[in-house]
Amino acid sequence: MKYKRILLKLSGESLQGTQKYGLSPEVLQSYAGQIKAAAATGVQIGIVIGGGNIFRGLTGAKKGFDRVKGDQMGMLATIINSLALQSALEDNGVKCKVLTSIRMEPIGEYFSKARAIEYLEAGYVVIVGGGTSNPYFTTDSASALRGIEIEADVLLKGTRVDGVYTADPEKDPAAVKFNEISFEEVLDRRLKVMDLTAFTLCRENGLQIIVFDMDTEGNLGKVLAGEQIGTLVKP
Ligand SMILES: Nc1ncnc2c1ncn2[C@@H]1O[C@H](COP(=O)(O)OP(=O)(O)OP(=O)(O)O)[C@@H](O)[C@H]1O
Ligand SMILES: O=c1ccn([C@@H]2O[C@H](COP(=O)(O)O)[C@@H](O)[C@H]2O)c(=O)[nH]1
Repeated sequence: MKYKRILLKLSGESLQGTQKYGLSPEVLQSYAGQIKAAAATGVQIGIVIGGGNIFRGLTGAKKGFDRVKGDQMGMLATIINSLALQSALEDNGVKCKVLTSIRMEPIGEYFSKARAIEYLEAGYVVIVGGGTSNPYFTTDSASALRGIEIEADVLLKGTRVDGVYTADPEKDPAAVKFNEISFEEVLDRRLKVMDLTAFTLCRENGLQIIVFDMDTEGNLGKVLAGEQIGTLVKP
């Protein structure tokens, strides 16, 4: 097994599938199936999910919402997504716990490093909802933070694109994909792999990142098996 423990970051926006908003049952089932297969190999899986399919603080602020309240709404959206994925996982027979960064028992137990590791070692998939619990951050930062805290071997960023490109591939058809890239080169080229806070946390704590397309069934298994399908960002 290549990794003992991973932190998987899932895009909230991907959870809406072909819809304009909300949760796609098909995407949830696809993710649950891939995570079930990964868990069956014995790898310990921590997950952080975005909230872009429901609410983003910055977008809210542009529409007149107070930024801090908007960010809190965004963090609550990540908890909705966490519960949806937990439900899909349990439906597939996978043991799963949702821990929350903001106290809200009985929806989820309050996150602590010790509690997360205890559940991971007991064979549960652990989803950490609620971002960092602070406004002005993102779930990319939460995934970097939780990945470092739980001592994950790698941060797997499962997203809509199949890796890091010389430019945003959704905007520039001439963009070229990297198989591997260093933290320094990402910074020099100003590539938007993750937001800068998240990226800096990973870089300073030596947490490697693999960016890959989670929307193609089987890709999570391929990444865990060491197949070169996304982009590895390393020191
Ligand atoms: N150089 C680049 N290489 C790859 N993707 C890039 C690059 N620059 C910008 N992107 C964009 O980053 C997006 C992926 O970011 P991310 O997974 O954080 O999406 P998100 O929808 O913001 O997630 P969430 O809903 O969780 O906030 C891709 O859709 C891609 O268009
Ligand atoms: O630590 C955090 C994490 C998230 N937020 C807010 O939630 C939304 C949704 O998260 P995404 O990472 O964009 O999917 C985000 O836009 C923030 O408004 C936060 O405030 N703090």
